[in-house]
Amino acid sequence: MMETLISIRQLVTQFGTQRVHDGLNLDIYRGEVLGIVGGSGSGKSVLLRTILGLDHAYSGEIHFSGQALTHMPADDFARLKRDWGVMFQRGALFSSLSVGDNIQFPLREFSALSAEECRELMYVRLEMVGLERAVADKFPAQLSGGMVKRVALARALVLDPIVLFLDEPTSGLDPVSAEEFDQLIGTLHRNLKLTVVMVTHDLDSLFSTCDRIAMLVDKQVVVGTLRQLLANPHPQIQQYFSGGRARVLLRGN
Ligand SMILES: Nc1ncnc2c1ncn2[C@@H]1O[C@H](COP(=O)(O)OP(=O)(O)OP(=O)(O)O)[C@@H](O)[C@H]1O
Repeated sequence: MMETLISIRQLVTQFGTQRVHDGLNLDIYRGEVLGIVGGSGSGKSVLLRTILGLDHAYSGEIHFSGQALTHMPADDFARLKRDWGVMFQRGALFSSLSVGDNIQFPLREFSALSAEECRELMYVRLEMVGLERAVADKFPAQLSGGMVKRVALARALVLDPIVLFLDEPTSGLDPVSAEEFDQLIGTLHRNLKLTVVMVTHDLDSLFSTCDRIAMLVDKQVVVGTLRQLLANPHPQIQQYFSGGRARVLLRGN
């Protein structure tokens, strides 16, 4: 029996008269890697932002580990969110801070660790994401795209989260770097027993890394394994995977 970590019930989000989600239900299980997919503008980012408490204008219920997030006092929510690691698409590293200071930033803000302990933890996280110690002294502008993603990931992991939210983690990477990044996510997921929720357009990621896929269709989600989604006759789902790439990937396995 899977344990539900995040439960979303009857979610409705709306901008003006435009409804983005309409009665959306989704359970995210502890320990799984869930991919969120869907066409452009289907509401993937808004869903992620709503779970993260960045978009407030919604109705419905969101629970995390059994606690209702809706109407949770801001202080309590802030404390709870320290168990969440977040990596947004536009890496969002501070350009004026070194890599080491970027990674230590959440520690300095939220932990009572000494400067020495923060630095040690930072080096541990650097190693975890496959970067050498010397990278700590570089600045974001001196890094490749793949390295920026790894640094952003190290920072997202620095407070030992139990769930990691990734928004298009492999976008902008060449196929080799993207595959390496997928492998890294898979390794971290296994080693740290992380729950991972990622918005992605990358079929290779979906196939290699995700246990289940939640696809936004008709302002709600259809959830299943890639195989189950491929077998779903809904025209929008069929169209999304119609490039044949998914079938090629499945056949090769
Ligand atoms: N702050 C906002 N104000 C008004 N409309 C918004 C806002 N944020 C998102 N929307 C609208 O909500 C819809 C869903 O947007 P969202 O960014 O979630 O799509 P998406 O599935 O992430 O798309 P993409 O794959 O292109 O990033 C879009 O029609 C978008 O224009």
